[in-house]
Amino acid sequence: MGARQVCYICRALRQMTARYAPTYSPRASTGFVAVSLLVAGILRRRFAQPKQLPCPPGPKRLPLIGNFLQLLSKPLYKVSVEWGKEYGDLIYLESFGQKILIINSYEHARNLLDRRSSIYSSRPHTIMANDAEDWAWLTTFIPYGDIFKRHRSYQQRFLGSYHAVDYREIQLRETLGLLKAILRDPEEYGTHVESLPGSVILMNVYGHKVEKNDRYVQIAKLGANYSGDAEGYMFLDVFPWLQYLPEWFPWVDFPRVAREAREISYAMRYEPYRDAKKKFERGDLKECMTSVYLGENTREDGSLVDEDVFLAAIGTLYMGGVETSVSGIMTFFLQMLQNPEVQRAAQKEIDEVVGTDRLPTFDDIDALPYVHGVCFEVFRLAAIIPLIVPHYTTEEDVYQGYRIPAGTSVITNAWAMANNPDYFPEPLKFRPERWLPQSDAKIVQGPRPNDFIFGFGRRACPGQEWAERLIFIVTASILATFNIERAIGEDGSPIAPNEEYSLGFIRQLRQSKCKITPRSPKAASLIENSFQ
Ligand code: HEM
Repeated sequence: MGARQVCYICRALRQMTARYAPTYSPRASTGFVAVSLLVAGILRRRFAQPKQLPCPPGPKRLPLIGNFLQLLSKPLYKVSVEWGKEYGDLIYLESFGQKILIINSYEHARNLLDRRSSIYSSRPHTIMANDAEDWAWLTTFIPYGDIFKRHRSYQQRFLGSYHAVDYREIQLRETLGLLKAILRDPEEYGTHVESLPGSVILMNVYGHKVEKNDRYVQIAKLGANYSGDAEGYMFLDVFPWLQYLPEWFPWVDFPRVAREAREISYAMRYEPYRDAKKKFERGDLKECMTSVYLGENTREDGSLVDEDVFLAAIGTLYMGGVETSVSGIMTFFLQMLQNPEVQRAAQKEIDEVVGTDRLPTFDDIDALPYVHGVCFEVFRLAAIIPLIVPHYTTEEDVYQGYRIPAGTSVITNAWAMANNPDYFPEPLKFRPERWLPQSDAKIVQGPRPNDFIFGFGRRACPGQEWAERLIFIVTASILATFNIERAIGEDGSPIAPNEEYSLGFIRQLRQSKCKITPRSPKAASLIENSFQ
């Protein structure tokens, strides 16, 4: 029944009302009119609109705030798995009218974010992150479009191949620096690990040599925390005028948080770049992304082409590179403490393939499948960014009988995928043999962790290969040279390692109290005598 038919029914009801009203009492006629209008209203509502498909199911919403309070549940990635048991792998929520879709399964994520990437590749604009904290310059926050594509092409040039600047060389050199630092001061292994990815990326991007307590490493860590936590202030998107509240206003913290974040954002965007530019002008900048783009983009009159875009594109790499891989390497240490038999098996493979006269290199990757399996399991159990940065739909979509409205923030739950027992039987177990080519196919029925922890579609992480290589070389080099064991407490029993990940945007893990010793005097001298 269409809209025209409904109008016809209404008209008929009106005519009936008009015809019979004079013969009835005023009270009866009022009642009749009311009933008629009610019936007409119901019919209109039922048939006048073209029938809309439902959005996917999700937890019950409260008036106005919707699921706001449920979205504050910590950790949301675990709560979403519980919701998934009731509603399925697509969970639809609303917070103050904002539409949110959480995807728990790899298949749905591939179908939507990869295969329909033309409408799932933008990013939501949020008042706290984009405006109040001023992160809009980062690639991660830029909506799909021309500027975004230019960012990605500036980044791809360096991350997609080694020809522009060979980052593998820098990764090898800094990994050796890490081995030396651990040999010297094993108890502080966490501090050494924390500065490693920053050392590589800052050298790649700005030709900057990281020092102890390096300012640029510190500000990138702060930046990752502020920008990651900004989504907790979603209510500002509904009441945008609140962003102008002064800092002295009681009961609210966001004006102060926003100011601190703005200062960090400005420092990250300009400080390392301007220092590198000064060095370039003096002629003493090492070869790096900045030196290449400054060289290529300078006009004859000294002005620069596209400076704002390339400095922001490479600045995002600096931020993306500092914090994320740390969590992976710390997970490796934890897993070695918990799985001594895995450590021994990986060391055996290295001894057979690499020997004990040299350190592993990138050329060994294919010959070390078990170590490769260790890296896969590290990525899987670390689930470094458990809830992947939201994608944003630019058009309405229909999928498996559900309507996904335009303007929906789509969040994939990498943690749910990593811990799905249908993909990975006994998912909490660290089992590198899942990934051995000749292993029983039943052990793994799902995707490789590297296919989902780095995101999806046109927004997938451009630093994936960079990070995979870094984790491989660090893992293989440490296994080749050190034994990682539980420390013994004063009561004579082994000390349990720290397994508590932080609850922020990036799952961070602090170091455990443990014993790290060179595997042999030869391993120690290999480290000491290798040229960094
Ligand atoms: C283990 C380490 C890393 C993990 C787990 C990781 C994960 C991610 C994820 C999940 C996203 C969002 C993808 C999406 O929206 O679908 C992302 C975006 C991004 N990552 Fe990474 N990343 C890592 C390392 C790096 C490194 C080393 C760099 C730089 C060299 C980097 C640069 C970026 C950039 C620039 C984006 C924004 C992409 C965009 O919005 O289009 N990441 N990363």
